[in-house]
Amino acid sequence: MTIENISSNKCFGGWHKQYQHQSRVLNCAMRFAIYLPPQASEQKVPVLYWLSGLTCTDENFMQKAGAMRIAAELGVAIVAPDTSPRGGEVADDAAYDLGQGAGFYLNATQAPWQAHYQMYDYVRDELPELIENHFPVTESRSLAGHSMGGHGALTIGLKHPDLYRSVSAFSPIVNPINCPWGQKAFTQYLGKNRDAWLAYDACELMKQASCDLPIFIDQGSSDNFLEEQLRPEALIAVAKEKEYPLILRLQEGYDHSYFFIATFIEDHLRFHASHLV
Ligand SMILES: N[C@@H](CCC(=O)N[C@@H](CSC=O)C(=O)NCC(=O)O)C(=O)O
Repeated sequence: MTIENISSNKCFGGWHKQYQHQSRVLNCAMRFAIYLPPQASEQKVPVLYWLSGLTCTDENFMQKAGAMRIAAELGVAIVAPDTSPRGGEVADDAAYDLGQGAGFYLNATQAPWQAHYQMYDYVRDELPELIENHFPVTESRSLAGHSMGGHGALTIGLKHPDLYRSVSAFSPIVNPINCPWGQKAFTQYLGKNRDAWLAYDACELMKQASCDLPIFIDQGSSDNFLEEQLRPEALIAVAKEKEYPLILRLQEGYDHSYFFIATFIEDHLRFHASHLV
């Protein structure tokens, strides 16, 4: 498995780097970014995997969230993959919420998507294997994300509490089977049978969970997607019913943007660092 370095920038004593590689799971070239804190030059460090939202690439989080100063202090690496397979041979759609840039962190079963849209397996298996083979990191992993990426972090984490120490999310799509973004994407990627959708819905997965994987969510009260797409009250209800130890903060006046993420990313990094021991 070879990886090609695209960029390297020193940042807070560590390094931000971008790489491209041929993904066996996605069957196309794929990009990711990694921040290696200064501690990584001396010892292996734990890793936070960040999953971005609709329309994003590996760059949005790294350039806008302001995470690297605290990651450098805490000695945590951050890995941000692209949000879907990409390229001329990869199926796409003109809409921003389907196709390239909108992989929804699932394994598509329907044509024409299933040939490349296998982001669930990519994030769970191929990416950590590649990161752990090429960089000075431990097998101690946590998962975080925003919006569509928050959905990815919650669903992958809830299904694999053995693989992750903690999960956090900003403005996640917690109940995609009951919102327009999720229903549109799941119909295309998974087909019309809603039974197949349940495996990718955080509310449904929390109902079945027998783990107590630490989960921390921040949601802005002025998010323009709050009522139609995000519906955090659905996850709060499941957590209450299950007595699941969910921490969910409603942040007054904040919207869906990276200004919100930049404001609270330090809390999320410290939360993960406390579990990444
Ligand atoms: N262009 C769309 C909205 C796209 C958008 O808001 N994307 C968010 C994630 S939304 C959920 O997954 C994002 O992170 N954008 C990138 C950024 O750098 O802000 C529209 O017109 O509604």
